[in-house]
Parts: sequence; C-alpha cells; structure tokens
Amino acid sequence: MPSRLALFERPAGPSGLEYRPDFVTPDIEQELIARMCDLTLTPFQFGPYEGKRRVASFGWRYDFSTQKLERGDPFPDWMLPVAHAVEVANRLPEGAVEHILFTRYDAGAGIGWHRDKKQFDRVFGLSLGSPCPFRFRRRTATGWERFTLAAEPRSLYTMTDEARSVWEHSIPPVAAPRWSITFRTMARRHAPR
Ligand SMILES: O=C(O)CCC(=O)C(=O)O
Ligand SMILES: [Fe+2]
Repeated sequence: MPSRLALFERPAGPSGLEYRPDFVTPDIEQELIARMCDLTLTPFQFGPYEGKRRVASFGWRYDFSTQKLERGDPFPDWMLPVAHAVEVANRLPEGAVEHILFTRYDAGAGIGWHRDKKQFDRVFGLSLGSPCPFRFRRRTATGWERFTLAAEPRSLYTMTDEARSVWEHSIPPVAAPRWSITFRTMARRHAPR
C-alpha cells in the first residue's frame, strides 16, 4: 500500500530514534484520515483523567484499572497493508505489529511526557494532517537533555533502544488537527498468553 518507502534517517538525538519522511503518499494519507474519521474515537482515559486527544485501540488494550493489557478488537482490514508495510520497512516478520492506536489531536490537544508501557517493545508512529514538534527529554546529572524531532505529515518515526526505554516523549498542544497511527510490537515477557 504505501508506495514510496523512503530510506530511514537517523536524526541526531536519542539512539534508537529513526525517521522516514514520506512513508505514505498524500493520497494514502487522505484515505487513512477519512477511514479514521469513520472510527469511534473516545477521549483518552488515564484513570480518572480524560485527555484532550481521542483514541481507538486495536489488537490489545490497556486497562488502567487492572494495569494489564487485555486482548482487544482485531485490526480493521484497511489497516493490514499499512501495518505490513511498517513490518517490512523494519525487517520484522509479518504479524509482529500486534497493537495499533489511532489518535486524533484537535487544536489544543497534545500528549504529556511519558514512556510507552513496558508491555510493548518497538514503537512506530505514522503522522498525518499537520506537523508537530515531537519532543524528547532525558535526565542528566544537572537537569534535562532535550531533542525535538520535526514530525512531518506522512512520516514514520521509530523508537527502539534508548529512545524507547530511557527518553521520555511528548507533543505540545497542536495548532491544527493532527492524526497519528501508532504501531507496537509486544515485549513477550510482559504479554499475557
Ligand atoms: O501521536 C503520536 O505520534 C505519539 C503518541 C504517543 O506517544 C502515545 O500514544 O504513546
Ligand atoms: Fe508514546
């Protein structure tokens, strides 16, 4: 499906961070946004808190009350070629991507500093709509070391190694709508069978 698989770039900053501009074409971007508009996205729930961004989760879902991953709905059919393209571009076997999170950020929505749950392993993010500064930080002896990746629409970023496990990431409130599709593989030792 994504027709042009650009070579990945290794931006300065966290090791394990890779970036592929133009992972999908503008046509595919528009199709994916239209498909996401048909999904029921619900405000992100963090325990009692509600985030401004809206999400839909497939494959697995994280239950904040039990703090466990539960099996979730299967991937929508139209997502399979994109998930497979992410696997191929990252030399992963078919089926390695087990979790997909669709997120919509309307103007004013962002995501606070965090690392993704330890039950997941590799994290790949496809950006659609408007660009955003994708920020990273890690603690040093004297404060914070910071890095910002300019995540352009249609690009795919990859977080493994330190970018995934040491650095935190966040997105400040966006000025115009942005959609992201996050693909995750599982850390086997944490996944319930
Ligand atoms: O929207 C994005 O690209 C990042 C989302 C994210 O960090 C997350 O859901 O854990
Ligand atoms: Fe994240």
